[in-house]
Amino acid sequence: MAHHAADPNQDHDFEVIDLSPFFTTPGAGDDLVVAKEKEEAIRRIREACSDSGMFLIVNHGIPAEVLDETLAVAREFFAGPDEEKLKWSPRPPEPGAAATMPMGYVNQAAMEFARNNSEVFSMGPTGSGSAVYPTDPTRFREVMERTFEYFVKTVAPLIETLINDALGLPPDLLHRYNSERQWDVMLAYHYFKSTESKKVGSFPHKDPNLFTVLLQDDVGGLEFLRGDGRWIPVSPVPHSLVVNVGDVVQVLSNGEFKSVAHRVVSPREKDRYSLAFGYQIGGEKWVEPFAELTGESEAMNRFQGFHYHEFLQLLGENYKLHLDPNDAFAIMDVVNHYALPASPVNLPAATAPN
Ligand SMILES: O=C(O)CCC(=O)C(=O)O
Ligand SMILES: [Fe+2]
Repeated sequence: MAHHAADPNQDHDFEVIDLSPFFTTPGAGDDLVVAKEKEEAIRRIREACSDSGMFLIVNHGIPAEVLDETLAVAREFFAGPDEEKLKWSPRPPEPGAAATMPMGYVNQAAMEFARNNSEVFSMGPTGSGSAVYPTDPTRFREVMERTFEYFVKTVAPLIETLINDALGLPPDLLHRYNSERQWDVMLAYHYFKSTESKKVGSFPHKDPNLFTVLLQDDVGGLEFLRGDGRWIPVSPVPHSLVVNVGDVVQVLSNGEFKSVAHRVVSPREKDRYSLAFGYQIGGEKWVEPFAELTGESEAMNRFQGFHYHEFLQLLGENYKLHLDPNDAFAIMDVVNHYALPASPVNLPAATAPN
């Protein structure tokens, strides 16, 4: 299915989009060629998002050394003794801080919800200053904050623009919609290797946010549900990032773009390390299909509107109801709670940007 992989000799079952045209200075080369390349990249992103909600990006603006060092530092931290790691367990938020995800180290084995299969260090919110980071390795904080900044300032705004344009929305609409964003989150994961008797990983889920950007190491194990209903392994592409479209984009796009179901099935040979950057929206934000895509016709809406925090609460309650990981499919489509019976036949197709 994929055509123009970063490595032309290798074919993938997913799109690998080269973002270098978006970093080209106007006038530095053939602007017409660059414009064509951009258009083609956006067309392929639209295809991937309409089918599964997942695509890979290369030449995305984060230097390869930065990515390598980030995973190396995470690996070093997770290699430490549990007593040391537990010192960095989540702390209650500081008074006055915006409600966010708990920061710090969580050994999933210790959680009620656990499958005893991974540990995670969670970072965010953006610019809160209340973060407590491990001191061993000493460069942990510096390296993680630098990567976080790349995600916040370079990668995520570009993806936001590309999704906007792939939907054929007026320029910057998604960016303006999301201008009150208060925080993002970054998670460093360590998945233990699977054994003969026990599969390790994460159960299938969709991300609730706008989108998630993943950095995975060369071990593999990530899988996504393609439009044809098959689980497709995301074989590692060096220095690429994986983009997972989330529930909010699915609703804003009136179902035009999919929130991608994905899971991790850790291989048996090796532990797996990954990093997830979640691009959020404000909790108070009202989420409903963009009128630009429904022609302001109520009848065209596939989703009724909701406040983002209500949806998160519903999601949380649903997780508690379905503690058995085999129930994953029951918790995956919580957004369908807001689905309306609009006829897809009447939906205007997302148009290509000129
Ligand atoms: O570790 C991964 O590759 C996936 C992580 C993930 O799905 C998430 O953080 O939502
Ligand atoms: Fe996820």
